[in-house]
Amino acid sequence: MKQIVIATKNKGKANEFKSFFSKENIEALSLLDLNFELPDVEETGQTFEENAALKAEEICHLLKKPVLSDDSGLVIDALNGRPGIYSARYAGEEKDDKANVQKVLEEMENVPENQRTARFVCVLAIARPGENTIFKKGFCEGKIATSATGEYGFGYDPIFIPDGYSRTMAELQPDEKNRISHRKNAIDQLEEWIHSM
Ligand SMILES: O=c1nc[nH]c2c1ncn2[C@H]1C[C@H](O)[C@@H](COP(=O)(O)OP(=O)(O)OP(=O)(O)O)O1
Ligand SMILES: [Mg+2]
Repeated sequence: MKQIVIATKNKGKANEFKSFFSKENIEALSLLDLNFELPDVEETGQTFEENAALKAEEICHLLKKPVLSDDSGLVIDALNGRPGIYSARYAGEEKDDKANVQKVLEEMENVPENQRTARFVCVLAIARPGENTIFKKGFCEGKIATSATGEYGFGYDPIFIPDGYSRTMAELQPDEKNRISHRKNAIDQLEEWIHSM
């Protein structure tokens, strides 16, 4: 079976990539699956694209083969786009999903229903030895709930209600999330590259 390395240490993301790529008969291996001591890539960029490139290019350089990365986050209009590229470390360096969700709920406490609009953003980067990095970007529009509900998914899923739904992303079955998510929308744009693998 063909394989692709995903430069992520996020188990939630890794599982979604495994599901997407298995439909193409490709095995997605995350950094959690590889028996190398790979470094934590510092996300020092100012955009999703810069951070995605940093992750894919550093791991590609070490492994000398094509590497896909995902830099993603939640962009909330009432918070001027925060947490944005800082989504993973919004409540501190420990990357605590529950603390991040709590911080957003508190900041959104007095924001009325019609001003709770937000979107998930996903930028995928594919780095290949000796070639230019490819980027694809996907979005999922929705609004921020007033409390956290649901057990599926990861990250901010318990407080994100996708447009057209009355439940949070964490209340949707994984297959349903994977039909409508920002990550799915970005992956769909990779079709041509996937078929050229
Ligand atoms: O589908 C999603 N559902 C809920 N939350 C999500 C989603 N997609 C991204 N997010 C949140 C999680 C994290 O707070 C941040 C990503 O940060 P980001 O740096 O891209 O990922 P990460 O540090 O967890 O793993 P890694 O860099 O190893 O891929 O946005
Ligand atoms: Mg990260």
